[in-house]
Amino acid sequence: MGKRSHAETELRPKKKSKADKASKDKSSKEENGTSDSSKTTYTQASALSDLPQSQIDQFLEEKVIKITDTSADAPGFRPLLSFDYLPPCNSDLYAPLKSFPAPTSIQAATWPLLFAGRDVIGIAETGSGKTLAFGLPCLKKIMDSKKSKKEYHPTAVIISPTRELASQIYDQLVKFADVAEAGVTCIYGGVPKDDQRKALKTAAIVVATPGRLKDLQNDGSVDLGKVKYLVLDEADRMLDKGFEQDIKDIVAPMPVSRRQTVMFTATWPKSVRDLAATFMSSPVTVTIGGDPSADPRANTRIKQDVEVMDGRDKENRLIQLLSRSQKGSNPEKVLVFCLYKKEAMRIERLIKMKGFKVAGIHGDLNQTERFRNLDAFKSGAATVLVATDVAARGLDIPAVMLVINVTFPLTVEDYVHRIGRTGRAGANGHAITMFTEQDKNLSGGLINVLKAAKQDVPESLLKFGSTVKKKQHDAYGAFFKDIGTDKKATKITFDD
Ligand SMILES: Nc1ncnc2c1ncn2[C@@H]1O[C@H](COP(=O)(O)OP(=O)(O)OP(=O)(O)O)[C@@H](O)[C@H]1O
Repeated sequence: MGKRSHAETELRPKKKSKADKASKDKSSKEENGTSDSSKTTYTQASALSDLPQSQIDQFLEEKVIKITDTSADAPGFRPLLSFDYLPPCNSDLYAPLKSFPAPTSIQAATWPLLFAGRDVIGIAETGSGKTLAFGLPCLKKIMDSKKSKKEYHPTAVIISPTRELASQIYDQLVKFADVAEAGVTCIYGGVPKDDQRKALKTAAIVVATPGRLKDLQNDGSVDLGKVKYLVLDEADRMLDKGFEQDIKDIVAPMPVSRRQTVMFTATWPKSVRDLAATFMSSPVTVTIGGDPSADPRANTRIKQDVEVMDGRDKENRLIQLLSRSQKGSNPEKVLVFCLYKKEAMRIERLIKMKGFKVAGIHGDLNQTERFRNLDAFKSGAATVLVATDVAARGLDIPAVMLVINVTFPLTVEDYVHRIGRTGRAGANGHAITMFTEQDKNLSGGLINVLKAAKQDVPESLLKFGSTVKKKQHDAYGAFFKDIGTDKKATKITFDD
């Protein structure tokens, strides 16, 4: 972990801050009927304003929350320490939150800013509740804008890199959407377009993968000109070379001045930050758990073991690990990552041959198979899932006890996301990574990730060297490799 000091909190919300004054001004305008109700307003709860500053400071320090606001008139909103401090809402929008004890750190720190209409970059560990961090303000914004006469479709667009993740975000939002009377739809490739076209006519919120959304935009099935809330989930992935142009095309009809732009991720490499700035207007950056300029940070509740080995020993070791975790009447859920589709298929066959209940997910399967196999793993019908990096980001699968990396990913950011499929929502997790000499150019980055999470660094890994190689924007995120195991071909395909 980075140094946990008070100094990390650059924006220290003050008691009775400018925020209180600003929100009071806004509320008096509303009372006078001069405010456009479709505009976002945020009034900090008076009970939150009344808390002693020491309690706020302690929260920010304990949770290692850093808020960097570069705008000249930065309002000092206090983090929402409890759901009780959420802004008032006419209906029961917040009811589904009852299953949670309190907002997570990223929710507590970003919600006031998002309710207030600010552009936000939110960086927090895997499994820390980022979906609702951007999702709840989105729903509230839609509800509030309903008070205005005109309703536009869509008003909010949430873009995600994979179909499964888009579908999962949709599932989370739908729980709130009835109350918000906000139609939500999910748009992704690999399935027919007609139903999607129909749904787009009434949906206020569109969750989408970029390729299909762009297709439907190009053929006139959707007009994004009235979008007021744009989210890039897994933002560093959305800004890498594979998606950059799609994103630029999608946002072209929604000027930055008329939309709120929100980016969330667990990893925020320097290579994407300048590009991110071009999509945003005076964004506030909220980081949980340490300096965003440092190496990517893994969730500290995940025990990370790295085993340096000869590539030829991988399969035996994998079967040994699975035999241990799959024995008995209650086998553990294990996610096995490979880098290449062909490799994933081979490993899946091997695991099946050994008699384990296994399913696979990778880009060569059709969408029905991908969803079916993921569901089998979620339900426990399969207790081992072999995946490529299509499953590395965002997927929230309950009770994954162990992640095994058979082949190291192309970047340490991908490593952090892969292992983040375990240890979610406050649980502990375990990751075992097979590392060979072929992966040595990533040893420095991996060593830093291990050290930052206070994990043991094996001597055998140290011997590959601890220098971190500079990342190229082009190389970052080349994650779906449509090639065999020889690591030579480089055809890259992304989800649409
Ligand atoms: N306030 C909360 N308290 C406890 N659990 C929560 C809270 N908010 C969300 N969760 C749960 O935490 C889990 C992880 O949330 P989510 O999938 O949003 O994580 P994430 O930060 O987006 O992870 P990733 O970086 O891997 O995409 C989900 O099962 C979600 O329901």
